Amino acid sequence: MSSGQTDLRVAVVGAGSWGTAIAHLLASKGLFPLLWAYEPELCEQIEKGRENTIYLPGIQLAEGISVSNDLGAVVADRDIVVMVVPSHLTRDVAARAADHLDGRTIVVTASKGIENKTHLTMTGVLSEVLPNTPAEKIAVLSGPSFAREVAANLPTVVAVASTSTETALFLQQVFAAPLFRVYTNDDPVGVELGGAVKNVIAIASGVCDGLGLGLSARAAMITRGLAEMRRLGMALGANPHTFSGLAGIGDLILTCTGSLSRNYTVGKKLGEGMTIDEILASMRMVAEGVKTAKSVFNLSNKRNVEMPICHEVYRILYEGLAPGDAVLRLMTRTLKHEIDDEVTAY
Ligand SMILES: NC(=O)c1ccc[n+]([C@@H]2O[C@H](COP(=O)([O-])OP(=O)(O)OC[C@H]3O[C@@H](n4cnc5c(N)ncnc54)[C@H](O)[C@@H]3O)[C@@H](O)[C@H]2O)c1
Ligand SMILES: O=P(O)(O)OC[C@H](O)CO
Repeated sequence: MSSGQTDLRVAVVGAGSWGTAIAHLLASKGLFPLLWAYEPELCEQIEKGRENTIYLPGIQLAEGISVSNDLGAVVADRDIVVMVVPSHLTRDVAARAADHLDGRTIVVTASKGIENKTHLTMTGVLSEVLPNTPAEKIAVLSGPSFAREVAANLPTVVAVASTSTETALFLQQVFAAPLFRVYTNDDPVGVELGGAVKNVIAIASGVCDGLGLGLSARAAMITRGLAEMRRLGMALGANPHTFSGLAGIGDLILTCTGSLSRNYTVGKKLGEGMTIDEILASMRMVAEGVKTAKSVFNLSNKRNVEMPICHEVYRILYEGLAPGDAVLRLMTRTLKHEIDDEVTAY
């Protein structure tokens, strides 16, 4: 990192597992990030104990991180603000931060979800609620990255996307570290749709494993899940090649196979017979696929995009369909040709 970069003023909004891991990554690079925690008790704990015992226990955090519960003070006068609260909270938290941001600040979302009411991805939400922030100063960081692995300095490779090449290149330098490799991408919507839809497919993949359906079924879920993700992306103007990248297939593989995934775990427990209410009551962390399944169901119906796996996940979560019946419904659909026309166009 150049000496100029160590002077960068960065805020990370959200001290969940991913926000904490990102702050730790930046502090390990020599920056002094301010971290906003929703829970006041986390501030002192992280400042004094150098550990986030709620969301990232067991990781000794870098000294350079300062934590506060005062959102305005954390985001004011920053070069970069990284938004990492769960996606359904992004609108409210960003709106509260809006008045403290000026047009200079780059705002990066690292959250993965599609809003229920508006069907917007997080860059869309930020564009709506941050009037002082121009479109070219909005970006997304996404890709296969478990917070615990990044915090443990295990090799991780992600993408940073913005409609502005300058912004993407700048952020690439800011986040890149010897074991944290960052690719640029100019398709924020595709990158975000990959990160959001993979969470729904990961629930389906967990259901397969919870039901004990075998590795072939899981591989099929990933492959056909990718087709659904790409179909929705193309309907919404994303670059189909994005879904062959880190934020597409990369994150899909990780989340559908990694036992660290909260979304996969929710699906596995559903397959094992727990109800969604029981599962959610037992976890403090967010499994974004639960809410995003509803957005994807409604959005795909509105745009006439065929997404049968996502629809069955929705029915399991919101209509009480038995996971085994959902699998049977998928397997007995009309037989089809594998590659659809839209995809072969590329
Ligand atoms: N954890 C990961 O490995 C990982 C990796 C990549 C992306 N993400 C994404 O990052 C985003 C944040 O997830 P996470 O894993 O860091 O969170 P988490 O599940 O670890 O923690 C929950 C977060 O929600 C916050 N919160 C709870 N109620 C709140 C409220 N009323 N207002 C504001 N904040 C509130 C908590 O303070 C905490 O920051 C998600 O979109 C997730 O998909 C997570
Ligand atoms: O634990 P999950 O399922 O929220 O997945 C975390 C990250 O998104 C993986 O890239």
